[in-house]
Amino acid sequence: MPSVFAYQSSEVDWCEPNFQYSQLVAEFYNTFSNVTFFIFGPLMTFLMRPYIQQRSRYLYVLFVLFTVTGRWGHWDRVGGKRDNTLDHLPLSLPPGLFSMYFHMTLSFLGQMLDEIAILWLLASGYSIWLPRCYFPAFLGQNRSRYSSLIIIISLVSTFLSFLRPTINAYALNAIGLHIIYIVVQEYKKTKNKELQHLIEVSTLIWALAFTSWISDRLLCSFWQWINFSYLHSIWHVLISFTFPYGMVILALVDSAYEMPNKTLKVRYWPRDTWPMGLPYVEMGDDHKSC
Ligand SMILES: CCCCCCCC/C=C\CCCCCCCC(=O)N[C@@H](CO)[C@H](O)/C=C/CCCCCCCCCCCCC
Ligand SMILES: [Ca+2]
Ligand SMILES: [Zn+2]
Repeated sequence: MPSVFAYQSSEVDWCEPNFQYSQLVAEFYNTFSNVTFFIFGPLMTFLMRPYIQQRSRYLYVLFVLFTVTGRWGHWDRVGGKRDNTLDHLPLSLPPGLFSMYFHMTLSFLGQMLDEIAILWLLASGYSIWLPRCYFPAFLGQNRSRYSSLIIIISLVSTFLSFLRPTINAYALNAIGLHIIYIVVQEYKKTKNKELQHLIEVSTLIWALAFTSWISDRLLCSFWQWINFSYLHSIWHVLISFTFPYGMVILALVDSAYEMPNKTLKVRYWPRDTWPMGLPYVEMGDDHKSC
């Protein structure tokens, strides 16, 4: 049995031809198309810092899970000494970095690191942001009991992910589908036109991303026949855009339930006036209830 570190030890192999440009990088475009994760993660962490500090510092875990946390890991030697600047942060390296390692090596370890990081990214988002009205009835809308349940489910799922690795990504995409279901329910409830617009755009982006992902997995022979086997790289770029949109949408939905007397303003980086921009939220002035 090959080592879990060995190149191509994963049962999963994406459509892009292997080792086209280098003997060290199995899937060149699938590896380097993860770069957008390293842009959006730190940028969103910086832009949404005031909101994070008001809502919950645990959100840093979610942003860190999404973002690269250093040069190929913060344990790198920097200038000959250990770089421990990030040791105090609850770190598990993020999907973007692990996805790069996975596509570079197509190793079993790379696949499991990638998929487990995504699982805990989604779990942290669920535990912080899922509106209480969607909690299972037996929890009585108690968020700390719900978060404990999420942690238990995530620990069991982490163990189960080693049993049938080839279905992990399908299961994670099913969770993504549930997130879309939640935001569509909120779309129907809200009168906030800006929130509705954000949900329309992010749902379209997610649908295009998922279509790319599933096509790469199931229709590879067709794409290789027409010599276009880069749909998974397109998935990386599109799904990374759902992160800023998803954060803003969930922050707006959450604040309506959890911080009703606070106003969140949607801003667009780098300029509100630009036709295309990255959404983020700013804390508005508090509503003083008289
Ligand atoms: C109420 C719940 C709140 C949860 C909020 C979480 C929002 C997360 C947003 C984006 C997550 C991006 C994760 C990307 C993974 C990148 C690594 C990757 O591509 N891995 C592949 C192999 O390289 C692997 O095959 C992918 C597996 C499937 C990942 C499924 C991710 C689901 C993302 C759901 C996004 C919903 C966005 C909703 C917008 C309103
Ligand atoms: Ca391949
Ligand atoms: Zn990938």
